Amino acid sequence: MASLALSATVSCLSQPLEAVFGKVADRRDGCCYLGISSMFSRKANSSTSTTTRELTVTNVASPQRLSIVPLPEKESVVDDHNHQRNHVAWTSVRQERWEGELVVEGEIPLWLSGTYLRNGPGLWHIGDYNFRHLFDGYATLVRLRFENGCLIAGHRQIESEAYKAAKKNNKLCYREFSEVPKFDSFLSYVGDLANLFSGASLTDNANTGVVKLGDGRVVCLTETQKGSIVIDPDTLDTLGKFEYSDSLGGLIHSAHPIVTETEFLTLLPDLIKPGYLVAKMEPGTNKRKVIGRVDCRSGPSPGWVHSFPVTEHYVVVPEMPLRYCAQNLLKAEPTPLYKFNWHPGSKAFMHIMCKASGQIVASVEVPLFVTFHFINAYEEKDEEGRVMAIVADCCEHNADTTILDKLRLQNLRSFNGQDVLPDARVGRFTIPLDGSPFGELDAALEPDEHGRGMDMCSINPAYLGKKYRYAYACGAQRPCNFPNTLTKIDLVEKKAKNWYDEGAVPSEPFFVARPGATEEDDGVVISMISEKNGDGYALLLDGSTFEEIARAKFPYGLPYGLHGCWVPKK
Ligand SMILES: CC(=O)/C=C/C=C(C)/C=C/C1=C(C)CCCC1(C)C
Ligand SMILES: CC(/C=C/C=O)=C\C=C\C=O
Ligand SMILES: [Fe+2]
Repeated sequence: MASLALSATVSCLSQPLEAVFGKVADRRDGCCYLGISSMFSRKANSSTSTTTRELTVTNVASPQRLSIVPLPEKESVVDDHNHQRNHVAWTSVRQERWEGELVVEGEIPLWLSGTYLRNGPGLWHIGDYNFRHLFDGYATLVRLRFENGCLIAGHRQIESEAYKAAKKNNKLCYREFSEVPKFDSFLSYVGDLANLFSGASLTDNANTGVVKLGDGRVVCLTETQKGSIVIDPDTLDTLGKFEYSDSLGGLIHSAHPIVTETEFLTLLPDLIKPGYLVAKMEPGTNKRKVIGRVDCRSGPSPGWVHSFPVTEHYVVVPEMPLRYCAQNLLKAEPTPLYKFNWHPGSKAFMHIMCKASGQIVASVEVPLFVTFHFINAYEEKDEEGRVMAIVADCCEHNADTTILDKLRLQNLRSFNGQDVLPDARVGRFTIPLDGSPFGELDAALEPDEHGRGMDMCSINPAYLGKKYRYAYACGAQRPCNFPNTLTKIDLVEKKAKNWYDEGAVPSEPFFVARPGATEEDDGVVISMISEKNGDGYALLLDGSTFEEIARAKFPYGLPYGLHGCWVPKK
């Protein structure tokens, strides 16, 4: 395991103290006080050349331009049974927004200039009502702005209709991942079903990811199309809905489109005539155009497509036997697999569509699989440069759907030292393009290399769709109930380097390449850590050595978050 060596305490705080550290205190008068004096006590290491300024300010008043809005207090941060605090990763954020400069320990490379945004479900209750599932929480956007070796951080709740309505009415008003609003009467239930078909009752809680489009707009996303929300990456303001101006219809889409400077590709599952539309959208437009369609090979409905991979010339459309389930969509109470169902008899397939023509060039049966996240894919060529196969890698849960249940908040909050995280691996699909009917699925490396935990991945974006060597993800140091390491996977050497901080929950390691880099792993990896003592910090690892290069403590504990993006400084 990599060491946690700390080298320096660096602060670039400008005067006056416009950026303010907000310590959320246990006050019930609707205010939070700000106190920083005792929070950053580690001293600079004199062997480093960075400048250090101690913070001396206490009880700083909230600056005018920030309204710090406390969220409803929740007694349930204390566990009913053993009166221990829940891990901060699974505890609702305590205030609507915050912004301030963080003291940096170590050194942020000067080339790292821009904003890292991370989205995720950070508020899991409304009034006295606790949500069930990790994916139900209202979206909390966290921001790390890096400039000249300094770090300004902040977070803000996304002002979705679902979030605003819940706050106003003090109750759940839209259907979330597992939560359904309570109905006062049978009539209102029937009304809600009608709204389900029109999409009106579905959530727009954009809590899954955040992407920067080629035209610069920054959009937060979830699995419902209406949950595409444009935000300002500097202020974290919610600017409004991202309205798709086409007539493709449908209510849901893949939560992870493929987004580059020039490309936006998405998958729209068709629940009526089971299949998927593959669509693209040009930068500067809101109009998706269909590239092609894949009909499902089997099953009553399409498989869940949380994400999908692409190569340089092809879109890979996975058909997972964990399929959307119309009956479960209609139910008011959650089922074991929520809106999905496991259909092993329907088999699993991978389809390859040509980006340029929309033609399906391969459609093969593969071993059963369960994945949320594809890592990358590429074209395997022979000596003459002919594409022989498509290789597609994913975080694969050994064809076991129990991971969905393990992500229930009750399970996440009740860790008692037992090793309950189901095994996962880097699943590597090999999909032949020679007309063979079957593809292969194997572990790309021995899963013990990363503790048999595997999810929340990123790569160097310059290698998207290309042959690549390194993936960054969360693995496991067992016993655990959730992926608790950051791991760098070397797919050539079939080795992993792991970072671990006892009791901490790290979020997706996000790779940012050094401008001008020629090596694939020349860059930094950003993650945000929720600590077992209730604190939280931003962490920077060297992309190559995977050693810590800097960390910066937040003045409050961080709730877990899902996916991020990088917005370079203009
Ligand atoms: C946070 C995350 O990774 C996934 C969130 C998924 C959501 C919010 C799914 C919502 C859905 C509905 C509210 C009804 C229709 C089906 C489905 C897309 C699963
Ligand atoms: C956090 C997660 C899976 C962890 C499994 O080990 C999945 C998140 C999915 C949505 O983005
Ligand atoms: Fe995801």
